[in-house]
Amino acid sequence: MQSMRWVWGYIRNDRVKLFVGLSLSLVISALNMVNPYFAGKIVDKVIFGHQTSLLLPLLAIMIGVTIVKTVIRYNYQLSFERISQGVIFKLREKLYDRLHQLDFSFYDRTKTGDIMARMTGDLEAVRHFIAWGIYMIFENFTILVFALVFMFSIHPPLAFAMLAVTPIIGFFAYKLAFTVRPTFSEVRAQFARLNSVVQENISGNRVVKAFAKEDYEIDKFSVQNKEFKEKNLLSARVWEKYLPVLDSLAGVLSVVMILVGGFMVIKGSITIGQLVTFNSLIWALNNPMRMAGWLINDVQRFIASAEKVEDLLNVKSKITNDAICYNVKNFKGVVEFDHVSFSYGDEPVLEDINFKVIPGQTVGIIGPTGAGKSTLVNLLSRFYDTTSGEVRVDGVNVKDWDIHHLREKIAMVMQDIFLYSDTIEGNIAYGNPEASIESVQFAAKVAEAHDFISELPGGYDTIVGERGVGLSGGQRQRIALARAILKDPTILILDDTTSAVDMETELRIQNTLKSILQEKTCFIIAHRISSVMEADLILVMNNGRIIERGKHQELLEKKGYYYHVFKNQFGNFDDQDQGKEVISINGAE
Ligand SMILES: Nc1ncnc2c1ncn2[C@@H]1O[C@H](COP(=O)(O)OP(=O)(O)OP(=O)(O)O)[C@@H](O)[C@H]1O
Repeated sequence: MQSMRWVWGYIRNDRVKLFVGLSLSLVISALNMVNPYFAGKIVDKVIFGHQTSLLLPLLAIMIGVTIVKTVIRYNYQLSFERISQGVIFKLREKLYDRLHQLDFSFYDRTKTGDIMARMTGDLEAVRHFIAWGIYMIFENFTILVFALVFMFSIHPPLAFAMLAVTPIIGFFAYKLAFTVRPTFSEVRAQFARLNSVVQENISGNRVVKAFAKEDYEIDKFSVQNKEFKEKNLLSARVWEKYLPVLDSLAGVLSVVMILVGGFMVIKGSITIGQLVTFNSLIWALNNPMRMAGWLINDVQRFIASAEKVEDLLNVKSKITNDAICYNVKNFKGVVEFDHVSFSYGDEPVLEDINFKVIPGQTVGIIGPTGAGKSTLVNLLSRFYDTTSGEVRVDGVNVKDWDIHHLREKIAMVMQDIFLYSDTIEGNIAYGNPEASIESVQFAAKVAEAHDFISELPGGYDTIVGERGVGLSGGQRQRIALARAILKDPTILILDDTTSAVDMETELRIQNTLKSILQEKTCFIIAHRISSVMEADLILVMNNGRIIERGKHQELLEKKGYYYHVFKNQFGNFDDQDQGKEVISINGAE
């Protein structure tokens, strides 16, 4: 019932169309009684009454009714199809909108395959119910009612005899509905799992090939595919257990009609024509009963799918936009972490992080893998909220900033570079679609991407494959960097952005970046000392804590973690100037 109420919320605007559609369906149900009536009349009046002149007019009426029925049916089917397409259009848009509002933690715990199953299979089940289920239920019900009323008006005892069988059919249809419903949910859940395997395999096909794991993946898919088949068969078995019973009971109607009706004709209480009318109306009792099973099937499928779609629409983002601060005009980019701690669920990842950085300064963050570097900058863009403490931008807690305004002012080049299957120009201009080609090229030049882009056969119009296929890792990183630069952010975050770029190019990028970073706040996360050594503040992180902080020289003097990393990367130099020399030599070579 809840699903019906929910879907009604979407159909409500089309209630006039729905009303017209159902009215036309009612007309069809009524017209379905006309031909059996005239068939009876032909038997009584034309065949037995010898009024042959009536034959042609009666046949003409019957043909006319059939044509009118076809035209009406075409129109209301189209009307329901239109309503369903309108509803699905709205639902698809809402779902897509919702998917964009949901935060990182939702995507952390939800499989893409499951989302895709809701966006495709589940929406289709809802559409099918609106386009077909609603009017079929209504039509079958009204045909049944009309037929019973008609039968009772002709001969109540015979009608009553036939009606006696229908509650038994109703009982089995009801049993079927409740037994089959859980199996539909299982089929649906398995479909989502199958989708996930396919989606992961397509996205990760290069890894599969690199590890020659095709057979393993095929086997993995087969397991899920087999499970899907089993779940469908289980559902079908439930179905097949009840369907013959429903069919047989429907067949009993004919037997009752022949037995009781024949007896009454012999007794003379009804005419053969009336028996023919009854016989022609058997389908009107039979059909709704037989259809009941299919319709229950569809309703169950609809309920299972509607619940899934509704659940997705109702998922609440943990990151809510309770903005009290919209003033982005004077957004300066002062960033402050004040006793910040953070956990992913129960897993503490950051503990008591404190630092402050002002515009024009660059913060370098270095530390072993898993230290919490990316997590730290994720809190700045409010991809996650702190567990305790405050992240402030321009003195305002990020939770009080309007998320969109805040993120508009921040550009982040993430570790996992994502490029769209679009032109290189389109990818660079993603955050600033109005940008001129000159600005795009300027950003590409700063990111040291212009030269290789110009050498591509299509230049800036070259279409890159999905996720940037066709480009090297370093090329992808530089396009992503250009995309961030073109956004002209107040805060620029580079998360391992030049890890795949050679040191010579990295040095050139750093030098050019300096000129555009003068008024900006910049975060550079890196594993290479060369990427962060020029920073105004270097944070060394380990196990979610800042274990060392300071400038390059200060950190070397501490002879702690940073010093050891430096020694490992540049040799056994105690003099940091020698270290710089090595970098510039590497850079110049
Ligand atoms: N979405 C997530 N859900 C749960 N745990 C996570 C998530 N992202 C990261 N972690 C965990 O948080 C810790 C810190 O991860 P983070 O990505 O911040 O480290 P990092 O220092 O950036 O590492 P790297 O240098 O490898 O990029 C790790 O233990 C990681 O497993």
